[in-house]
Amino acid sequence: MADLSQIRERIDAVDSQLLDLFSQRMALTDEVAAYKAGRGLPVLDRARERAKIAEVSEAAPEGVRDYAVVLFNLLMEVSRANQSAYVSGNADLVEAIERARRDTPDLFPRTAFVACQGVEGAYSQLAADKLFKHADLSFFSTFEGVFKAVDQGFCQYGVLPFENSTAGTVNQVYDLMGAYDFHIVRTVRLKVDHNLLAKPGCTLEAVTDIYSHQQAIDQCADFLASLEGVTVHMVENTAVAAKMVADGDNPGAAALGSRSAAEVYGLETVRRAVQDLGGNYTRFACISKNLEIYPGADRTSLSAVVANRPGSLYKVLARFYSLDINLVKLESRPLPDRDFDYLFYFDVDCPVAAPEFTRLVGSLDDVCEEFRYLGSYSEEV
Ligand SMILES: O=C(O)C(=O)C[C@]1(C(=O)O)C=C[C@@H](O)C=C1
Repeated sequence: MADLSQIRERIDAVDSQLLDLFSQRMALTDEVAAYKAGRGLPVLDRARERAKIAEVSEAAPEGVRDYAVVLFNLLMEVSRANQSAYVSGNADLVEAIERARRDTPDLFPRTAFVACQGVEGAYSQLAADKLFKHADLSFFSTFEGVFKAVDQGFCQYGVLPFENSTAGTVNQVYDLMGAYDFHIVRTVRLKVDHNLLAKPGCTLEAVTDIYSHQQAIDQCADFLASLEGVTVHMVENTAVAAKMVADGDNPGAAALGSRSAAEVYGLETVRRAVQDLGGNYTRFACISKNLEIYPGADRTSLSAVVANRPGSLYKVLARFYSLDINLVKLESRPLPDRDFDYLFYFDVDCPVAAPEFTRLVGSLDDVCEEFRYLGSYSEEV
């Protein structure tokens, strides 16, 4: 039997032929691209791809049939990525993005009408204060209220939490993203300390009821489990919880919330930073109805529905890979009224000025059933 180095030499010889053939194939796809660009034809030709895969599947020896199909799908994938440099699809979107880059001012607004969920003292308010120097805030009791306020032009911007480093994704916000038209114009990361807040004079031992938002309750699970004889109540927002404690007449009531909520509602901090993990961060998105792309935007959010069959999500991921674009977040939410079809959310790292960005947005239609561009932005940390 040949030893490993001899087998590898033969593999190297085959690889060198493969590389040569691959380069020839890619050069031919350049010719196809020039042909298509001249005639306004799309890069993707599903019928040709289907026929090619059927032919490969027929011709391949049985032992490598499935692998050959994967390989030829990948070859056509990189061929399409290559062609997208010459033939940009989705011209309207590419143009809208270029227009937004031209028309958006250099500086993020210092002041604006901003919608937040909750009441004064909510973490969304702290996020808005970090984003804008002087935000003119309107509070809405639900996340949907924030989306509506932006959609109907009542507020220019809305600030919404979408991810926490301990409790994970805010599903409610992601589900509303699928239902409203909006753009993400910036994100902000906020260190969140949950404090146990109660009326002046109340001690930890005297606490009987704790109110807070589900996410804060999740993030303080260990602390809450360590307390005996305390009932935990879920309310729509941490600041709402603080207000309830302040306005109510239960001397054993306490809230998990921010120090600014304590200040706003005249409460005292019974225990500081009671979240399970010291480094607890929440990310907030600043949304607007108009597409605004500020200088320095290096992250993009997209959503897509892909076919419910093998390989369809892989094809989207392969598109990122073939353009050397890093995927930083992937989220999936079931689509309402569909039998477990999913809406996928992708956040990718890619400066909006990079040529591969235009190639990406110009070519994603090929690999998705539906695709939405949610915006390009930078994150304030
Ligand atoms: O034949 C074409 O039209 C091509 O663009 C080439 C090619 C391929 O790589 O084989 C790539 C993309 C099309 O979807 C179909 C086939």
